[in-house]
Amino acid sequence: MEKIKCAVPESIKRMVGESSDDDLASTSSTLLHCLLNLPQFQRMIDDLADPNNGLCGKNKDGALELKQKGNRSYLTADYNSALASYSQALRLAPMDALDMEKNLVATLYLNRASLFHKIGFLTESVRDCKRALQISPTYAKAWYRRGKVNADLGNYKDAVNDLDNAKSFELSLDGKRQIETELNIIIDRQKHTSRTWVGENENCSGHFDELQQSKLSRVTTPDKGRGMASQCDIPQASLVHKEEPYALIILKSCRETHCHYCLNQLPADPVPCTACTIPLYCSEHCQLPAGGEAFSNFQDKFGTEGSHSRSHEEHIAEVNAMAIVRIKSSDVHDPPDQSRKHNSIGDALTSSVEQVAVGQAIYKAASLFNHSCLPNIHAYFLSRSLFIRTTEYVSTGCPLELSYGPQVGQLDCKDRLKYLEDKYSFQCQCHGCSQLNLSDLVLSAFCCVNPNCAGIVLKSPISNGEIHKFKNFPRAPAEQNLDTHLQEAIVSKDISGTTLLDASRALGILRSTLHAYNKSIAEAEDNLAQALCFVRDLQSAREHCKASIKILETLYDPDHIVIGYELVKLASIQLSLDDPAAVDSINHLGVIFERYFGPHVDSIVPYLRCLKSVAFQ
Ligand SMILES: C[S@@+](CC[C@H](N)C(=O)[O-])C[C@H]1O[C@@H](n2cnc3c(N)ncnc32)[C@H](O)[C@@H]1O
Repeated sequence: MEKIKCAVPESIKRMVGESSDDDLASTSSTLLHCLLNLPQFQRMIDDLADPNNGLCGKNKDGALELKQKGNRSYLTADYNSALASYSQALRLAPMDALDMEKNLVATLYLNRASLFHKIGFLTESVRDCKRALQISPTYAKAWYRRGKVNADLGNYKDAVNDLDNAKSFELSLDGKRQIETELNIIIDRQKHTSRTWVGENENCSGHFDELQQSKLSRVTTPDKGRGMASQCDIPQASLVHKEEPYALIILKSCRETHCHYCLNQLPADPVPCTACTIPLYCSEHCQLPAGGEAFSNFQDKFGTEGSHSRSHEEHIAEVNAMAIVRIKSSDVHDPPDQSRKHNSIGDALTSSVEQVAVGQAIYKAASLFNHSCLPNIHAYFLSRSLFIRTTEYVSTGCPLELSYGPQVGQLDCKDRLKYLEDKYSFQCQCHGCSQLNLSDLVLSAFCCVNPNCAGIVLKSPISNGEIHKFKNFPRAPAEQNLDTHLQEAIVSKDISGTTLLDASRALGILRSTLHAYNKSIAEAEDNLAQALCFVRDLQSAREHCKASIKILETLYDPDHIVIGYELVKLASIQLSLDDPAAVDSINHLGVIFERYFGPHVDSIVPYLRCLKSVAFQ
């Protein structure tokens, strides 16, 4: 790499270094053009892509070893380990490697398909057979396996077709006879049923509802520069923008668990990149647009294709990266378990939802939306697509602004300003920061020394006196530690009676010194609720959860998404207690989630459907 850098003329390096927003695209193109003409650069690309010199991570011996390991595990019925070995072998196997005169990758897909068939993952099994057949179209065993699985799926027409193919490609007479027998059985089964095959359910499809993009216009304001505004009145929960990323990168922590193209969680039968061992995809639907080769034409092209260079016409000087997040639900007691999650939420389980980042992406048009600490639009992601929806009624001409992070209710004004200044280098000019609001007043306020006064003590000479008093409170240092202790105990899932007692005492101290709507009280209530769930004191947990929600409803708007997340927790506790109030909580959180996600709510928060099915059964 250093040698390549040295080979780039100083004039080009200087030109790129001194580029302005306006000429970055053309200077980058000049650099790329120069690199493509360097033999050292071409050699490096060839080396990286050459399966034989190992730079791409492909390793035939390693793949064969893993295949044997998978076969042994299969024979001893250790199916999890067999699945892991076959999947790992698929990552290592070079596309053109042979194993006993058969393509190794095709054989591995077939082995994994047989395993999926055995454990009842029929759709995955069909998909792996299909992958094997794309590589080796005359692979009799793959046709045979797919025929058998299709028959088990009730897809008899395709099953018969598959077995016919298997028979014609099978070389041995015994084999042909066995397939014939199987065919007759399936034809017989077909006569007794009328079920039809409904097709594969690929992981990455999304449905789009009505888009109101035409209702937006670009405006410029002296405070915030360019931004987006509504051209007409737009109802709450309307989709106003949707966009595919210009560029996207998966987070390191998600590389083994999420698809490198759509960023959805990987299915049981991921496909690896055909050229190297790093990316994993849900299916060919993601692998191909990510720049992968189709199996069917891979061998023709292998080694002969140069590097693909994308058009650098469009420049990205105006864009900012956005974190792509997913909503994840987690059971309080154990790691999430599919069957439990869907069947027995009410069975003394408590659950919460959290947002986890899975990638970073650049959306060119969306980068024109400005920030507000009181946003009126909400951005979310389905696969890699960005969606923006109004969270309230927006009248004509009103700016459409989302939150870049901090919001009213979450941090007070000074902390929001600091956050935006530190992270994005601008002084926020939104109306949440320029107009007085109750939340900013009470969020970190103290209570009055007079127990009958509900007033707010602010940072003034009086409040300074209170702060001083608070700092010198006999229990104050211990109380702060207690909250940390409780959080540590929750993380380690080791909650003793003493920890709980200490936490209750700390909450009492907070309640007697802080303003009733101070955010710290809501956090302490929420932590205590979570800890009490662990020790199965669900009645007390429910009360603390409600107390936390009451404060948050004042700090935010009662239909804010933050309340929705808290209501998931409350509803699952109420369901566990057979509390009929669960229905109201679920109805309320349904309203909130629809406000933020519209008809996509079920795809984004599948957990809501589970809660509803338990509550309304
Ligand atoms: C993603 S861009 C938004 C589009 C930008 N206004 C433009 O003209 O290209 C983010 C930048 O817009 C400006 N901006 C966005 N929201 C703002 C706000 N609430 N107050 C002040 N400036 C803001 C800041 O300069 C910020 O760095």
